[in-house]
Amino acid sequence: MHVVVNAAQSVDGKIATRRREQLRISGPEDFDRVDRVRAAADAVLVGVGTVLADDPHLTLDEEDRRVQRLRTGRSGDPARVVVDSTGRTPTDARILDDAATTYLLVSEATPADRREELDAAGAEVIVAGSERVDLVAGIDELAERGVGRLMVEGGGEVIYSCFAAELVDELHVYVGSMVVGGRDAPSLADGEGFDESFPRLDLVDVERLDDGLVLSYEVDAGGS
Ligand SMILES: NC(=O)C1=CN([C@@H]2O[C@H](COP(=O)(O)OP(=O)(O)OC[C@H]3O[C@@H](n4cnc5c(N)ncnc54)[C@H](OP(=O)(O)O)[C@@H]3O)[C@@H](O)[C@H]2O)C=CC1
Ligand SMILES: Nc1nc(O)c(N)c(N[C@@H]2O[C@H](COP(=O)(O)O)[C@@H](O)[C@H]2O)n1
Repeated sequence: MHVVVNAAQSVDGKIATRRREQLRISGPEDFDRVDRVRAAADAVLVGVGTVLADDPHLTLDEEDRRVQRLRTGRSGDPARVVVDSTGRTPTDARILDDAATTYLLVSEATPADRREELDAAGAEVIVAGSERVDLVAGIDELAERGVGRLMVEGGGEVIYSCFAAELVDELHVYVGSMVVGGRDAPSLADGEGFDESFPRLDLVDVERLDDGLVLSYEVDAGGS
């Protein structure tokens, strides 16, 4: 599985406000780049924190890209994936509409009746992990369903867990020219934080878009 993480952050590393409200950090040029990255992916993954905060749709904006995917025998939109241990995704979330397949990675902590409700609401529910979603096991399940390239769009908890599990191959960060502040505002990588074996990155590209920069990295195996 090839895993590409993409996010937009302020210069002080925040991806949303201290109230965990969605923030427009990038602009139209970057949203077009994000649409291109989505179009190249088999699936786009977010955590349930992002679903609850943003109610994202995670489909393609550009019809041409959808047509191009269909021409090459793929689904029009990439599949959508939510990492959600206890099935907190609302049954009326936009991500559960019929615009694309949606996989819900849950753990055994999600009661059977809740799994049935989510299934009835349009999700394909996959159990991976006992208390919390086991990302490695979940990604193996996605691979079995034909996902070879996965885009991770956030938020900070899920991005951290992807790095901690050494799943990330590429990181693309849009750095918007703004300061958000707030010790509780989500950042690009939250979670517990690393004490050692910090993931090390190779900077492979820098691009100026809108009034910010896109930094593109490949992830070094090993860390230090
Ligand atoms: N600027 C940007 O590019 C983006 C910004 N955002 C912002 O990020 C914020 C949401 O981020 P955040 O609160 O960190 O939430 P996340 O979207 O990262 O979701 C985190 C939740 O996922 C569930 N989860 C299940 N298994 C795991 C696992 N193995 N590792 C990590 N999480 C797991 C947990 O809930 P449970 O225990 O219930 O399973 C956890 O609380 C919002 O404010 C949103 O606006 C989001 C995306 C992009
Ligand atoms: N790339 C980017 N730039 C920003 O400025 C952002 N606020 C975000 N946020 C994430 O994009 C997702 C929205 O998806 P839909 O448009 O609903 O498909 C959502 O997850 C935001 O958190 N990204």
